[in-house]
Amino acid sequence: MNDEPIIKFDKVIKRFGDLTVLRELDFTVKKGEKVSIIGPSGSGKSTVLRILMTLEGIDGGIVSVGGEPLWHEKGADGALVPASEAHLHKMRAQLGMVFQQFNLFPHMTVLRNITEAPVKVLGLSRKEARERGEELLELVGLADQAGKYPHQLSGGQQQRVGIARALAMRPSILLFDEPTSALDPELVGEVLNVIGKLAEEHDLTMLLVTHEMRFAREVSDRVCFFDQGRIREEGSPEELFTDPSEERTREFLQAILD
Ligand SMILES: Nc1ncnc2c1ncn2[C@@H]1O[C@H](COP(=O)(O)OP(=O)(O)OP(=O)(O)O)[C@@H](O)[C@H]1O
Repeated sequence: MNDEPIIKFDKVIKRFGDLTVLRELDFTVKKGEKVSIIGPSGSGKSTVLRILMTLEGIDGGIVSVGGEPLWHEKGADGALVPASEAHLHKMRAQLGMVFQQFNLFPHMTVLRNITEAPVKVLGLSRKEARERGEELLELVGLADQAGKYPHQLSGGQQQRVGIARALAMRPSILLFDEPTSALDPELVGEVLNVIGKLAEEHDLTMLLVTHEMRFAREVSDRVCFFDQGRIREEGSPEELFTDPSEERTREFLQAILD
């Protein structure tokens, strides 16, 4: 891991109508870092991920990925101008996202769900995409399920396909939006194991919104506690979970861990 921030939110404001969801948020993630975002419902956690995926715009501040502003690009005179579609496309290509609802294509096999985007978007040959898909299925422990259809898999298996699908686009940053919250409790472990295994891969930057405190503690280099659209407190899992300095963090952890 080096010190270069790969993700940077600089005084970012996000509103939905009258509701201000991000209030001059300052937030950075270094290359290769594994960061968990925790916090109460409505504090803006998922919005951060959705902005990075350019699924939402912003109302103020600057978001940069890999040192380049996401919503703006540098014009001929070096000043920031609104981003072109081509710029947004280039920026989006660095990011993969694993959603709460896995949303696999029901009419495609597991393997096809993983290979479709690399063929269509990256222009890989079917053969290359299949080889990559098979490697990824191996990684998520589903090598023997390639020919099945999503409805033939458990929710945990479907989410593991969702992870393989995100990785198939070779992102340098992987975002997880509560990846286990749609799962029955007995299926959570297998998905967390796969994410834990990915976290051991040092090049991949991971940003994880989660309600699984034990998991945040085990896989993260850093945990950020969001409250009302800002980071109220951040630190190593050790610091944050065993000795939070803010009363709000303490209350939140107490309520959730009880
Ligand atoms: N598209 C939208 N239109 C209007 N309001 C929205 C929209 N998306 C999110 N919000 C509101 O913004 C606030 C922050 O939402 P966000 O999903 O980021 O919270 P969160 O911290 O991830 O919460 P949770 O833990 O419940 O998922 C919430 O009050 C939500 O209702």
